[in-house]
Amino acid sequence: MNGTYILALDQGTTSSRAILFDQEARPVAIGQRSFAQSFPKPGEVEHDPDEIWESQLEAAREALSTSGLAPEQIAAIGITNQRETTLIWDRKTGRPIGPAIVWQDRRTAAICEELKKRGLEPYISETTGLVVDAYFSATKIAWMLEHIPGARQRAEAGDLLAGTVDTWLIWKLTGGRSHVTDVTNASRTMLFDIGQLVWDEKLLAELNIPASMLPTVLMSGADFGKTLPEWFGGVEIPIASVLGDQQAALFGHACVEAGHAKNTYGTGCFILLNTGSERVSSTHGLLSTIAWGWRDELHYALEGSVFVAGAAVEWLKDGLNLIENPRESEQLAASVEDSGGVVIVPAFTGLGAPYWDMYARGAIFGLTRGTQPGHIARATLESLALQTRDVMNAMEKDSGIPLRELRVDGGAVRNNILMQFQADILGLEVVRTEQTETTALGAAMLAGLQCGLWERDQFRSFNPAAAHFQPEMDAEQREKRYRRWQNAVERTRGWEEPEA
Ligand SMILES: Nc1ncnc2c1ncn2[C@@H]1O[C@H](COP(=O)(O)OP(=O)(O)O)[C@@H](O)[C@H]1O
Ligand SMILES: O=P(O)(O)OC[C@H](O)CO
Repeated sequence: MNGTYILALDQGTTSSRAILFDQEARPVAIGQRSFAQSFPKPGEVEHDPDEIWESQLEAAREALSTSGLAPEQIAAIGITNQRETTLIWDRKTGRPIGPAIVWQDRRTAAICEELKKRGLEPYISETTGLVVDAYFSATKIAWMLEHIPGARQRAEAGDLLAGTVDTWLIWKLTGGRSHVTDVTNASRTMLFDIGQLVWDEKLLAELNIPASMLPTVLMSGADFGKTLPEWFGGVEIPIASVLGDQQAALFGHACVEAGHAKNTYGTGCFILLNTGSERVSSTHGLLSTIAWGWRDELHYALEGSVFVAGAAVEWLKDGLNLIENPRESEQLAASVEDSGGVVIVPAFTGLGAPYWDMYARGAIFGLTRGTQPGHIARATLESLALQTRDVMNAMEKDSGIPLRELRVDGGAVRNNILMQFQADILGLEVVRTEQTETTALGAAMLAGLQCGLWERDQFRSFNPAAAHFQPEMDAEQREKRYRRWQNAVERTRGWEEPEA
């Protein structure tokens, strides 16, 4: 190892970012490029694979040039990515056979219903830790093989490769030398046996997916290959870590031991609890997934994914025109003392964990003649925290681990009203950390560990607490508010009628 900097590539749903971290894990330069979101039909979301790659490469080069560092000074690259999003490309030409199907895309709901009809739900949950849902990669691969002309034939002849975004980026970065993924990304495909750490033959057969398409699965800190010299000034840089973005955020909070939990408040909320080396199966609507793997160690996590969080704040802005930017939601909420009895359930696209109700729809309850925009803003912010409590309650029940604190990151954690209400409604301390780019930091930390730049006991000091929010609401009030929320959620369930 020559360099002392780590380059983290963070390929997210709406933008590609690259952040350079120095030897103290401080961010020294950032590059960012957003790219097009395509919605061909209701419920469909696509990305252009070439744009994913080009935006990520440009972001990396921008970070490098802003920093003034030479490529030789980079010890390793760590990759973190939007998970589940799926691509297929030609093994020889490298050309994608179609757009990437994004994690939010619902077009494969019918394939999921079919899997359920065949009675595969218990097997899928037992093997992959997941619920049967269009969210995951498996049915997206199956759909492409069925619907893209010639795809099945080419796949069966061994000419096509499939992968999540990490696999695609590594394949491009290494000039097609590595077709690999890591255990965390594999655990989101609904094809991976998270106990045996192998692709599951039965599920591949059920979905008619040739095994030859799938990447080799490595631990999250490993040798993923070296970049082609042409990408970064003639230097070959080793790729030393890969983690799905929510797992990377967990790692970036140094939640590397059992009992540590984090919540990322972005478009959605993703709450992950490290459950240690033993897998915990959920009976309360959570996912069992892999948190990280390094050398012979593997940690599992329970995950609750909430589909609409910051997106509800966006709705205040674009849907209701109550605010001009997300920051203003705090001022508007501060214009009233409390939510005035208003409860908003932002089930705009159904409900994710722990309900998994595709047919729920959003609702506003408790309106009176005195309801003002401030109450609506406050109730919207509170809905992020209340959905988080739903998930954390399920986590405690599943894991038997009493949660002590919640570490937080993501765009919406700048909102102090939201953070205080989160502590109040959980009755738990909420810890906002110093580094806001926790996802990139997590990937960098593991890359630094893998290439020998850092030791594990340094991790906590990399991302110290910046603000603590202590619960102030009394227990009776907390439970009353929460009961009212549960009541509201019940009334939104099964609202939309399933298509005949
Ligand atoms: N001060 C704020 N208060 C409430 N929500 C906010 C605030 N700032 C940003 N957000 C919300 O956070 C989200 C952006 O967070 P980010 O972590 O960048 O999301 P993502 O990675 O999912 O794109 C947006 O949905 C935005 O509405
Ligand atoms: O890119 P993000 O931050 O919206 O995260 C997306 C998740 O990985 C989807 O599971």
